[in-house]
Amino acid sequence: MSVTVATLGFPRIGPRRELKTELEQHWAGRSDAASLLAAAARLRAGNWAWQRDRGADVIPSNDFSLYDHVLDTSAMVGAIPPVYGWAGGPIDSATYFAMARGTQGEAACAHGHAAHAAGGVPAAEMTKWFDTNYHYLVPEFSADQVFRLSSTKPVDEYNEARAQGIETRPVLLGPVSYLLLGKARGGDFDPLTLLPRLLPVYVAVLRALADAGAGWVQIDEPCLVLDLNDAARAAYAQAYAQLHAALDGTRLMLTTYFGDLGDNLATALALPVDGLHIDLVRAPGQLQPVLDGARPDLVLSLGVIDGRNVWRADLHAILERIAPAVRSGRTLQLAPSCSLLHSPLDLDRETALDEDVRSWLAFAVQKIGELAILARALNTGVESVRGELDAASAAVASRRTSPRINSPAVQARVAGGSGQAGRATPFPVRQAAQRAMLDLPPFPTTTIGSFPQTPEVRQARAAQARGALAGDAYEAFLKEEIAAAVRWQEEMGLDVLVHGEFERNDMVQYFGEHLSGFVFTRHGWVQSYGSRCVRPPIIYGDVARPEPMTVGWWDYAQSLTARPMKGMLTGPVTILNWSFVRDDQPRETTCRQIAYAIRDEVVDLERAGAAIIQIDEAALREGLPLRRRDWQAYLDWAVASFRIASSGVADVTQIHTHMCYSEFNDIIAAIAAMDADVISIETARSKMELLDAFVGHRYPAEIGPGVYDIHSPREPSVDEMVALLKAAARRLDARQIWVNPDCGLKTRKWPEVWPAIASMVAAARAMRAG
Ligand SMILES: Nc1nc2c(c(=O)[nH]1)N[C@@H](CNc1ccc(C(=O)N[C@@H](CCC(=O)N[C@@H](CCC(=O)N[C@@H](CCC(=O)O)C(=O)O)C(=O)O)C(=O)O)cc1)CN2
Ligand code: MET
Ligand SMILES: [Zn+2]
Repeated sequence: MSVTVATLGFPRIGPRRELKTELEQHWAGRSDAASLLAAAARLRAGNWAWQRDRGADVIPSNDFSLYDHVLDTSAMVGAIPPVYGWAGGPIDSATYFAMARGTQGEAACAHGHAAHAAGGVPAAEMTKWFDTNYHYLVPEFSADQVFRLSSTKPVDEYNEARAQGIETRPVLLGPVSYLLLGKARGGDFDPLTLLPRLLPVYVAVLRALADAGAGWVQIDEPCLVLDLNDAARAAYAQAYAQLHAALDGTRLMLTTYFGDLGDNLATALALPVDGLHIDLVRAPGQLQPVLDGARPDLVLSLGVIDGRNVWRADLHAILERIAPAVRSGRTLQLAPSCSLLHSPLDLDRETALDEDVRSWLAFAVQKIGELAILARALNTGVESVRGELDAASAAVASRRTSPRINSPAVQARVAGGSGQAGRATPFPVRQAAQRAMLDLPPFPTTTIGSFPQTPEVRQARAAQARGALAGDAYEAFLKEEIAAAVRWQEEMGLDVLVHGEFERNDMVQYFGEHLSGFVFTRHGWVQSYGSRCVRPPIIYGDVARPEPMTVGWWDYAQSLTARPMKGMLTGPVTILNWSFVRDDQPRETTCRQIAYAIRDEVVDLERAGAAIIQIDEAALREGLPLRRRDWQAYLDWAVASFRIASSGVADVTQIHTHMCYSEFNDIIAAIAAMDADVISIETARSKMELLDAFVGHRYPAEIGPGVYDIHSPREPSVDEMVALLKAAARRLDARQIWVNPDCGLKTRKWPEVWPAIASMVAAARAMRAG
């Protein structure tokens, strides 16, 4: 039996972010649903052809999505919350996008409730997909939830590929993971109790796929790599027994990824499925236990090529590692560790990349090529691909030994470990010094950093990048933007100002572009949510900061005002978690290197006169390992890195940090250990409930609980914000409280920002007046 190559999923956005363009055209009312769907079909056709041509034997369908595959699953099973007014029948694109993005409605109701606006509905909640920077729309269930088959998408896309001459293996998000990723409206029941009602819909979909001719279906159950309780394990057994009983002929490839099956291994191996995919990049150690425990006829899909990173693989080493599986005589597939959704698309387009670095990389289409070489080695002998295998190993060796990745000075500094002990004095001492120095009113007002990234700002940057706008003209343009932003902040009466981050394409990419040890792609976009993408920097070598990155912009902004201008930096943990990271040393070491680079910038900002410096750690929580037993080790080095970055300054210099999308209860001790003087957090939507963690822990420092939900275009009223501040003041000492939005304002428009900030300042003044 020959070894085959499978892909579990492919990037959706297209080589030129066509999906982004088409979606945004459609949302702006400049194209109709039919032309959007036609463009999506062209992208799918291209993706299938690409995978076939690079050597994939088992090609997925239904991995494409117009917005998100979890939302697609909700549409498939008809889990549409009543607020969207869905009347049954196939789900139309207006309902689908209303769930994805909310709708504006014609006018807000008298009370300002978004949901009451005529026709306006809020978007479904969005959250992180496991430990990636991809976000999914959280399914929301009612206790009397009814599920019914409401979409033919899986079958349609299977048929579409077939019409193109490509036989595919349709992908579904499995029923147990789907329920586990969702939440109960009102929070008063366990979504898993809905499983018996959900399964008939899955049976119907699987039957429809079988009728269409699909021999195999890929069913994703990534929750099998999480800490599960007995009820969840029982749900797996129940779900797959029932699907198995109902199926006749269709075979299931159960896919797990992002980690080790660990204590769920026995559960997974007992399921009556025909194949099992395991992640051997994150968890190489699980190969042997799986070989030992799996039924002899279970097809094994070995996730040997890293779907979460960009490095070319050492193919000889992989062949050695999977030799026991080959010797076992089982039917094998070779696959990426997870869907290629999280990988940039095509390295061939990166013609401007440094040649050395380029030879070390593989993006989605190159990864399929790597799998094809491995399969040939197994099917026709190592000699038949000797040249390719040797070249791969040589590329890996060249990266490991390149003088370009090594900086003895940086390594020595990290080994020295200075700075992790943190600030010289405890918080109360610093607080007194800072209060005397800054002389701020109670309930001081500020913003999180970025102001709207208008089309003009983006176009100026793009023009500068392609040489159509001279460097000094670009700088002059940015200074104009900063000056205007400083003027209106003063007019609004904000107490602590920001320069607006107009010079930054992205809060991580910008810093990577100024640090050594990083490289950048031109086209290496990865979907973050919907039409929003990021180009994660690639960290290939030791990290250092050759020269100041932000001091010039800060200095200019401060020169325009007598009020304190915040220095604005991204923290080491966030830079790490939103980059592709070298895999030849522990992430912890790379993080500490970044921490020293940021420390240098912090010290330079202080020297230039900054009294307040904000170090954002937006991604600290998402880097949390998927298994609880691994949390503490991560938090220890993450906190140590923040302390290194932030502790090079005097007592009077006030260090702020910012975190968004965070659930703080379970990591509050680590947040306290970061020892920032002020933390701003997202709380507007949760009505200050998030603050309870800080209260319970007697968090000593100052807190800016966000009072303005910047993810919504709706303008908050003064009363609403006063009510939120009063809720905060019931929980905290009034002198602990700062007044700010939930997050940066880069995705908002100026006409939304002006009135919202004016109201926010008015709310702070009302609080001061008592
Ligand atoms: N890295 C990262 N991860 C994050 C966040 C974040 O801010 N950064 N925030 C959270 C939510 N995620 C988000 C992710 C992306 C965007 C976002 O707005 N992305 C932009 C791209 C940002 C960017 O890099 N912009 C560049 C490039 C812009 C661009 O598309 N330029 C055009 C031409 C410019 C034009 O004519 O408009 C081109 O190069 O072709 C710039 O501003 O310079 C987008 O998809 O549109 C927002 C939130 C969580 N994860
Ligand atoms: C995603 S956190 C964003 C923090 C950054 N300073 C900003 O305002 O955009
Ligand atoms: Zn934020």
